[in-house]
Amino acid sequence: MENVLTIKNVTKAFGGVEVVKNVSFEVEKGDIMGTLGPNGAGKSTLIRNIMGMIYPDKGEVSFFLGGKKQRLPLDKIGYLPEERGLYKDVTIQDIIFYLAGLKGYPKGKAKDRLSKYLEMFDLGGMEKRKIEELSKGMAQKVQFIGAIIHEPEFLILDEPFSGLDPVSQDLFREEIRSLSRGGVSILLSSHQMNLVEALCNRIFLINKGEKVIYGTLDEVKEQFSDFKCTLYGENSREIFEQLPGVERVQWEEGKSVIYLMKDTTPQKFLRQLPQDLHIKELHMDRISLHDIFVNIARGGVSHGANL
Ligand SMILES: Nc1ncnc2c1ncn2[C@@H]1O[C@H](COP(=O)(O)OP(=O)(O)OP(=O)(O)O)[C@@H](O)[C@H]1O
Repeated sequence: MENVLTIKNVTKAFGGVEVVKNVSFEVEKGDIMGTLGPNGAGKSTLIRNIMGMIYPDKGEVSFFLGGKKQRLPLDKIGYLPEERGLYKDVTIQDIIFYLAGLKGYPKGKAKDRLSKYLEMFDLGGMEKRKIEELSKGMAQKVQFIGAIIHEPEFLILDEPFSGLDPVSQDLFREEIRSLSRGGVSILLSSHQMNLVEALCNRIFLINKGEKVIYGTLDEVKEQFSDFKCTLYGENSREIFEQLPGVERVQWEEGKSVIYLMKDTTPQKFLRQLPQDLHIKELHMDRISLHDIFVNIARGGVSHGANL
């Protein structure tokens, strides 16, 4: 596969504190790479380094676009920042033409693409509406259009789904998939694990500035998705905590979620349940990306797992 972005041993410190530590990863053509991590993990700092808004203290960020290594080909990159920063007193088309112009993209083509995207995002015919008249979700759609209007080859989306209702989230998801099928490489940072799980083919998980997991979603799930048993019934937390092969128990009145250790199969766990257990309902599932994330944020996975 063709590499589009290489992050090599990037370290960044603020006031002597390293908030990104020796991070390396690659994004390939057409990848949808999910960048995950708890609050303050270093995701935005990493993105700012990639975007050339700040520079790494050590290491290198290189793009390979149009067949050659480049530092930062701004005209080929689209960026949807986490902060929503559109001017208020201008029309949708003025802001989109302005953004297209910054990238050297022809106005005629931008006009056609704008009406296509407004139509797609249920904003058909709103070219002359002012930004200040838009709802949060509508403004988010316009900002997304601004990030892709110039047909970028590389797209950075920081929390793209914030403020969107489920229908609009689906529209965005479909468009992100379609851009990726068309060869656009996408770096997507989001706290919405279900959306990351549904969209990304690879993930990069950072915690306290360090790479924790990096690999394809399938590899990550295979490696980290142990089983969990959700049991509804009036049982004490201790019953489960003392069973062999149990990593941790999440307990509330009437419901226990029992996380199994890696080498504990569902059969082994179920065989050892006490006969007098109160069971109203029982599910055995693979843990989700959300659970993997929580495990890691709690320090359950060693640093630097490369899959
Ligand atoms: N300009 C700055 N000066 C000093 N410290 C900073 C600066 N920018 C970020 N930091 C610190 O770097 C660390 C990582 O912050 P960053 O914004 O990259 O995290 P994040 O993973 O994007 O978090 P969130 O999910 O909350 O947006 C934090 O401890 C933050 O306080």
